[in-house]
Amino acid sequence: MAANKKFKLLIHSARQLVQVCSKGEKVLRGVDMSHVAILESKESEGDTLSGISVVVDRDGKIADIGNDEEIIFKYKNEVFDTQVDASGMCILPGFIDAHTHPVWDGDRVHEFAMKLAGATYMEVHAAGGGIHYTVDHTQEASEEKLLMLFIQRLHCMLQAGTTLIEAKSGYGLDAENEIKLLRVIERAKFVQPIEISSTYCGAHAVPKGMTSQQATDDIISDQLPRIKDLMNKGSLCVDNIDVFCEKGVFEVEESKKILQAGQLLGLRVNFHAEELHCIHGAEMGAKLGAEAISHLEEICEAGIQAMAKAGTIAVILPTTQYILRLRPPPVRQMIEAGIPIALGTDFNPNAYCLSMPLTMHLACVNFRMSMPEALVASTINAAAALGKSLTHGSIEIGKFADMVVIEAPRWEHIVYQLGGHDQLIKVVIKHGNVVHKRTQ
Ligand SMILES: N=CN[C@@H](CCC(=O)O)C(=O)O
Ligand SMILES: [Zn+2]
Repeated sequence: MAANKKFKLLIHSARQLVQVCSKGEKVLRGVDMSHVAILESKESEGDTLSGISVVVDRDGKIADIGNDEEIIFKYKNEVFDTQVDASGMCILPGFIDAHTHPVWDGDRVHEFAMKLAGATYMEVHAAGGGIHYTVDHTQEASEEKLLMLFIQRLHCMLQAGTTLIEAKSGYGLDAENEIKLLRVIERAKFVQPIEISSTYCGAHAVPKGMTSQQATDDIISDQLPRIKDLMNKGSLCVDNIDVFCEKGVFEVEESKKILQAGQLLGLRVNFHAEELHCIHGAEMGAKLGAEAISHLEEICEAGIQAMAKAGTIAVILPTTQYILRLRPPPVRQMIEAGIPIALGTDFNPNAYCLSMPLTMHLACVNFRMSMPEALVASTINAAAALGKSLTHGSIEIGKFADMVVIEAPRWEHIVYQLGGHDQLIKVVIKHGNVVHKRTQ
């Protein structure tokens, strides 16, 4: 009875359904980060387990959640396009990667060796390597090549359970090349399933031959107006503005000017600060009403208090701290102060990691986050960092059906099994469509 098909998907028989939150919470802070809402299967008659079911409507939204018997009874006359048998498995929200630099050519495997031998990030950068090396190769690369590379990376992210990312430009550094990268992000939205929140990061490094003041002027008077023009014409949709606010890159006053210019164009403020030095970018961001600030390894107490008061989300990047052997960001103090924590892979040529399960693992071991805190930071709080927690980041009726089904008896295996997500993730669902299925 095809005409009767009101529903896209039924997943049934799950052992655990990890909703993360269940009361429409938009963000979780403090102790609320340490509990995730879970529906567990129950023993029914005899030895059989009554699992958990999720029903997805034609718009790709969650229509219903309940135990199998309840759902079978309520929907006995309905037909579903697809059914997924999740017997013995756990369902989690799709992971949200709140910070990535995914559009570039020119990897830096040679610099990894230099860093292992003792060179610091800023030494490599000041010698013309680092971001500059990738900028040279990215400027040379065609839009088609960059799109192809980006799609391959998105495919790997999807297999690791990611269904929504923040994606930055930032390896173009002039108007033409930054727009090329933003166009690549725009085109990728339509040819693969991962949703993308697009970030203009023209202030990622000071271009060779320019001062930071000249680069700031170029961004404000040339790059941003051209981007706005393309947004007005409908050919680009950019959501956020970012700056690498760091000693020797863009100082606090320059960063502030750029971020304010972006705010005037309606962009959300979401930027890098206090990674290598405490220059009080966090306080500046809090004053601007930044939605999110990333890194924060060197944040001071005043910065923590300012972010907590402003409600700014801290986007923590465990891979970068690990690779560069930086001081761990004070995540426990931030949680205690009431700052909502989100996590991101920070995928870039310095930190080549596309996996949120690995990111969660590092956050737990190195920053002393609990597994529920890491999951909250990779789902509802990451959605909040992108302004999307009304529709994403938890498994609740009315939200988009973005889900990961893992072949394990408890959800914590996705964090515990270091690097094992390929074997664990059975199915990835985006807007109710099965977009990845492990075949063996
Ligand atoms: N710190 C600035 N930006 C990136 C690194 C970019 C690169 O090294 O290519 C980050 O967030 O880690
Ligand atoms: Zn970054």
